[in-house]
Amino acid sequence: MPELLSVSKAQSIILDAIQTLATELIPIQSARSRRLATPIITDTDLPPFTNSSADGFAVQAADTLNASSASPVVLTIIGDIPAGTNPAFRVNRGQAARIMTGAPLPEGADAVVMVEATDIGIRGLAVPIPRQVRIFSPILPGDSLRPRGQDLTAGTQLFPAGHRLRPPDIGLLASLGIPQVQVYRQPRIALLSTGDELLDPSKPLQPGKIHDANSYLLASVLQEHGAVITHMGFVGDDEVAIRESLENYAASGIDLLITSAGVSVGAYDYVRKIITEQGDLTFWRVNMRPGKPLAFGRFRNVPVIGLPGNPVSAFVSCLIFVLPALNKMSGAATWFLDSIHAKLLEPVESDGRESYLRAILENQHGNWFVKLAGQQSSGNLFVLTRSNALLILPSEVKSLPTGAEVNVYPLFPETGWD
Ligand SMILES: Nc1nc2c(c(=O)[nH]1)N[C@H]1C(S)=C(S)[C@@H](COP(=O)(O)OP(=O)(O)OC[C@H]3O[C@@H](n4cnc5c(N)ncnc54)[C@H](O)[C@@H]3O)O[C@H]1N2
Ligand code: MOO
Repeated sequence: MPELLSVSKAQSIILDAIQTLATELIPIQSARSRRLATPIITDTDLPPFTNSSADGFAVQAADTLNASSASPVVLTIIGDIPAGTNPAFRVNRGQAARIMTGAPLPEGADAVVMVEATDIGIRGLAVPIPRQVRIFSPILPGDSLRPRGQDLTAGTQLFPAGHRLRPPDIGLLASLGIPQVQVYRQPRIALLSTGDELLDPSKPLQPGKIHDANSYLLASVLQEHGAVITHMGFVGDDEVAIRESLENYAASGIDLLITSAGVSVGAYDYVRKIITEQGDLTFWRVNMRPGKPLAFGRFRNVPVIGLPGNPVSAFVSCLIFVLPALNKMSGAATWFLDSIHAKLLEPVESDGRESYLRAILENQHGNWFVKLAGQQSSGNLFVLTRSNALLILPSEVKSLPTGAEVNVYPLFPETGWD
């Protein structure tokens, strides 16, 4: 058998053939999970002006120094500052202005007394403002204030180019008065599963048939990483039907074609033949397990990645080859999955191909440990759902003992947004 391509070589061939997509200007309400095309640097402070963090009275703190319940300080109320107004007066010694949460601090004042520490609170805020307020406890300069620039100062870089926008980011952009952002276009990907044995999940099982899992598995991975799935479905092992579907997809303005199954050496594996006839088959087969029968090339000028049919192989190959391509197309700064080091809790074996074993990663007292999640057959989707990591055995390594250090790709991080 000819020497198989290494995983890293196959990744670099694919990435060299993939272009980063164009950018577009979109409203921030549609920008969740989109990647910024340019860094964002604020020209505004946040908060933009010093404001009150409480409903109460803006005062000079020095006036309240000797305030107590037994001997309240009495100040003259000179005005009212609802949120959204801009006070034109100054608060001098002996004076106070009623102020609402979020309203700008008037000139002269250096703190806010919460309404609960005054006699006005007892009567409520809705009543007409009296001429005087009694203050029952002392406060310090800066109390109940949110100073201008406390959160963010002008000139700060908020996000680098390539950053994937999360809900708080979108809130921040809105608060800075940035209604639109320049982002990379979303990759448009068509998915075609092949196989005479496939049935739609809505149909009852029949002898010899199985439900199409790969279309759904792959579509959800790709959508989660920012792709638009323009087509998804399956056809039988029928050369004409596969060719027709690929032609239709390729003509519809997509950025990437993904096929599942039909790339091995079976008598009905037509995908490679069709790619070769109507484009280029750049490579076929990679030195990995699962996922050896991977194909890459161009079909009518659209890059095509042919994934193996076994569901776990399709999933692993999607993470190892399709995601980096998707990340490059979408303008991400980094393209590969992040790996961490962990120690083996049990011995593991492989056949010498670079192996991606379904595994369980655990943290014990700050150190990572990993063990197999179960039976490693590449058709076993249930075991994949019980895993939270892929344990990587490099090529040529056929076994490792308990305690050996390995690289691991954590899967499905449950915490944090990206
Ligand atoms: N003689 C050889 N046979 C096989 C080899 C080999 O090197 N020599 N490689 C094996 C490996 S490894 C894999 S992986 C598979 C990949 O083959 P294909 O990509 O051509 O896929 P199929 O043979 O059509 O299907 C494999 C397996 O996956 C099931 N399948 C297919 N599509 C779906 C789907 N959409 N949803 C769920 N399951 C699917 C299919 O029923 C088969 O069980 O080839 C080995 N054979
Ligand atoms: O390479 Mo296959 O992908 O082991 O199941």
